[in-house]
Amino acid sequence: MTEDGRGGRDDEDGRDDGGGERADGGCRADGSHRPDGGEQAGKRSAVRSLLRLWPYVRPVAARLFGSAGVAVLASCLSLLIPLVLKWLVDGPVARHDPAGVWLGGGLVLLLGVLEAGLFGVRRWLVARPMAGLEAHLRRDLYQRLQRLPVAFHDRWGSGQLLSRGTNDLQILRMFLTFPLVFLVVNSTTIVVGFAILLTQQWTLGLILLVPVVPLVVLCSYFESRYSLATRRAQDQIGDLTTLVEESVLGIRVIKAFGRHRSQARAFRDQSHGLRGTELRKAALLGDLWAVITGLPDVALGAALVAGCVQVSDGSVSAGTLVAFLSTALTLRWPVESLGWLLSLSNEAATAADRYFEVMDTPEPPDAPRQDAERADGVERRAGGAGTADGIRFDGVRFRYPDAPAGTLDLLTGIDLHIRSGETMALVGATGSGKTSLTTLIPRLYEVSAGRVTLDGADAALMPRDRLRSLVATAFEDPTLFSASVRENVLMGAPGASDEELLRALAIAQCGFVHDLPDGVETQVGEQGLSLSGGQRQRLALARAVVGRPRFLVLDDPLSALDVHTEALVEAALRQVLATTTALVVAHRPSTVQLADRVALLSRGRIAAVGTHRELLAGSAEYRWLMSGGTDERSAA
Ligand SMILES: Nc1ncnc2c1ncn2[C@@H]1O[C@H](COP(=O)(O)OP(=O)(O)OP(=O)(O)O)[C@@H](O)[C@H]1O
Repeated sequence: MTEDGRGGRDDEDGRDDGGGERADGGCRADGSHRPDGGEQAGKRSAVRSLLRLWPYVRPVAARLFGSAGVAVLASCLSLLIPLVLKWLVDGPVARHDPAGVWLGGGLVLLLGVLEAGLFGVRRWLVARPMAGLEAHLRRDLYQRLQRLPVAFHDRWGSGQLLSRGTNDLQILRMFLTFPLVFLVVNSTTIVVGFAILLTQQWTLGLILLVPVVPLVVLCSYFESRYSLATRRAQDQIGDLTTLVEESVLGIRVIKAFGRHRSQARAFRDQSHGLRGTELRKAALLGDLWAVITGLPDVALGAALVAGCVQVSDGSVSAGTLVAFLSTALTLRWPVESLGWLLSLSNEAATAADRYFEVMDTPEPPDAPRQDAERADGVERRAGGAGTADGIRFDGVRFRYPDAPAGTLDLLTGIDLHIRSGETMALVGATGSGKTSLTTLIPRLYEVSAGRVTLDGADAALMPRDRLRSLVATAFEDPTLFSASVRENVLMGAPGASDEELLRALAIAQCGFVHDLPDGVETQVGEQGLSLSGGQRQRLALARAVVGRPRFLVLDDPLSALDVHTEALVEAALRQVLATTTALVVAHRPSTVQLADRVALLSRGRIAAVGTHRELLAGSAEYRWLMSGGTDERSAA
């Protein structure tokens, strides 16, 4: 049974019914949707990875170093306590002097309070700057993601990007706040502590130093294995995030097809994998911890025995042995914590690697603004270019950057002229490349060869923001954002007046907006899912036309509308299309009727251009498409 009580396509014992679809729950479990950093993790230097954070750390370095200084001071104060104990045992206690014992006790208490106070100051010094640093890293990552091309987002799983912007950045902030400082503090404490031990009783001090060499060797062995496991775990978190995100966004499909069990199973498998990696990390950490605590404890036992022998033969005072052992015990935590701090540093180095993998992805070059302003001379607004040339495709070839090697170009030589003020319909079989062709106009993808010109200006030489202020697009999939209707529509023309907004809503037949609880201020919810498909499509259309763009690209803009609304939208759209140059992807004769001429896309080329009537008369493929054919093989 499904959770809503009906029999579903996932059977009772949770086995997949076969369906043959994505048993991995929609996430490519092989990790092909993100660069595999596992190999590099073994080779890279953790220190070098972490040093790359310096530009972000520099502005808060004074506070960071200050907090480390305060923590070193606090830690050194704790090392004074054994010296007070030595004085207490050899002096007031030996002399049976109660006033001296009270004084010694008071001193120890004072040192303890000072130490706690200094650690409080350390935290105060770093808390705020580190939160700012994390925000800075996150802002830069977000800006980079916005600037990277669509092809980059095609390659990367959204969960991978999400986990880098959340989990990894948290790890980095925590590392800079705590482990980094305590690596410095504890190392300093260990050095100072050993100096005190050696001056107190050098023979016993040397016994404690014996495990240092095996510890260093074991730590470096551990470091390389742990970094591999860490990288794997952080990548698995990214995959898991992708799966959760897809499940939430696709919840309607999952429920409608009763796929919740297989989805839950995919989630369980992936979280099981992550659990395995975390257990592997814990086992490695456990081994290291056993060595890091065991070897010094054996050395401490040996020093204790040797110390007792020295006290019994009178070569060392009881107070010196007490002070020596207290100092050695004070050093226990700094030594033991090293394993844990090293593991956190390793996780931070991996997080830094993952962060910079995105930040290092080169942005496509953009044309210098001043050249473009001079060169293109294109009017921004509709109806503004009297002698303009419209849109031209000259010998345009295109293949997706992530297309498998050896596949043929999708577009193999497009020559098409959409005259200024003209509306051209683009017709072709499913998968023939219509949407791909339209994305080349606002340069969501770059042409592989040839060029696209807008009123004679090469689109490739225009800065993207200028180009995109000239070209407005309504996509086949009308994406809306978690914002008000007004904000969603005005994305197409920030700063447009209320009049313009209402005009665009009227053209797109968005009268329903006025019946929403807060009118144009109504929040449309995540992805606009609170609206119907047709309503979303109309809002996307309003967004495209609100800025009266010079060039308009509409990808099957009326597909989700009922015939009556379609007729109303068409009538209003005609007014807009009359004042702009437009390319409209069309699947139905009713949409084709909006256009002055029609271009037929077939086998990567424009096979025919003419009026609807001319193509009906002259092209068998066009006739077949307009009669409702959808099979791409037959069309090709
Ligand atoms: N991001 C991408 N990476 C690689 N290949 C892609 C990508 N997007 C689309 N394709 C492929 O390009 C081909 C053309 O897709 P496109 O969406 O342009 O066709 P279309 O003519 O608009 O189809 P439809 O009429 O169904 O909307 C398809 O084979 C598709 O699999």
